[in-house]
Amino acid sequence: MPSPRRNVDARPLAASASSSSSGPGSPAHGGGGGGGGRFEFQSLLSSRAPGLDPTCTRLRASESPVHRRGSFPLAGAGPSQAPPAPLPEEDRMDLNPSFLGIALRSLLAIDLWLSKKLGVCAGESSSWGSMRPLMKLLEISGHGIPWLLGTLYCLSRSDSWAGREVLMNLLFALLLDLLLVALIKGLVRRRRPAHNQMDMFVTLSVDKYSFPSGHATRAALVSRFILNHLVLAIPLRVLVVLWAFILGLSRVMLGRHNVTDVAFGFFLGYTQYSIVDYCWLSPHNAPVLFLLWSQQ
Ligand SMILES: CC(C)=CCC/C(C)=C/COP(=O)(O)O
Repeated sequence: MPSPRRNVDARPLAASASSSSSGPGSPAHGGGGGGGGRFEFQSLLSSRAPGLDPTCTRLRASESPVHRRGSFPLAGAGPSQAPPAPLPEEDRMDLNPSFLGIALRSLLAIDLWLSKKLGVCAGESSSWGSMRPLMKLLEISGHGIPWLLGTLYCLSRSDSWAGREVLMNLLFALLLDLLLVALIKGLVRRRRPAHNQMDMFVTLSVDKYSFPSGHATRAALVSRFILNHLVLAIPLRVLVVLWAFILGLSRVMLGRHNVTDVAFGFFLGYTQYSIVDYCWLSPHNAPVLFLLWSQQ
């Protein structure tokens, strides 16, 4: 005489062999009492391959270790126990958020939390509010306008071809930076932190967005440019790197940016220098530009 356990275990196999139209709540689909692992497996199949043939789904499920493990709870269930109703599609999807989704959401949460903590100069009444004027001075030191005007002025005063070449490329780098940052800000449209006061010196319309930080890109780009093209004593080189780093940090302290805006800004600025270096303008590859400038 077969034991009750073997009787119950045979049911899903018989059902899957004889019926091709059983629903998601049927034992053949893992809807038997307590089959949580099976529902999860089912939702993986339904969310990843919505058009999958039901017969194929069942066959795959029966091959999986999850399916085999899921049949054990049935052993304890009596033949009269009704299977639970299938979950709505949206709920089943929620059971399986992707690893990347969870990682991104966690990173964003940490970013917001850390940025708020570091925003100690965001207002006059903030804990480091008295440092705000100093931070705003740093802000101007990395602003696009002084760098553009300064480069144009030096170009107009330069009397050597070598100097002109370096300055021409710095001008190209600054313009490329403005363009790329405006493009990414316009595409990503991440709002500035809620605790930011929008009291910045001369902004463009895209500067209401925060990703990436334009000051951080400029700091990384310009400091890499200077370190590669100016002969400086070691203490001055250290100072250039420090300036870039503190300028980036000050963006978060002022409440202008989240940490990820600045981190990506540094990365982008560093990469931009590689582009400038690759496309280096010289009297050989851009003679018209240099001739035009020398006639000014
Ligand atoms: C008007 C010009 C020529 C440049 C704008 C410079 C500026 C205001 C950039 C924004 O920087 P953050 O993204 O770091 O706030």
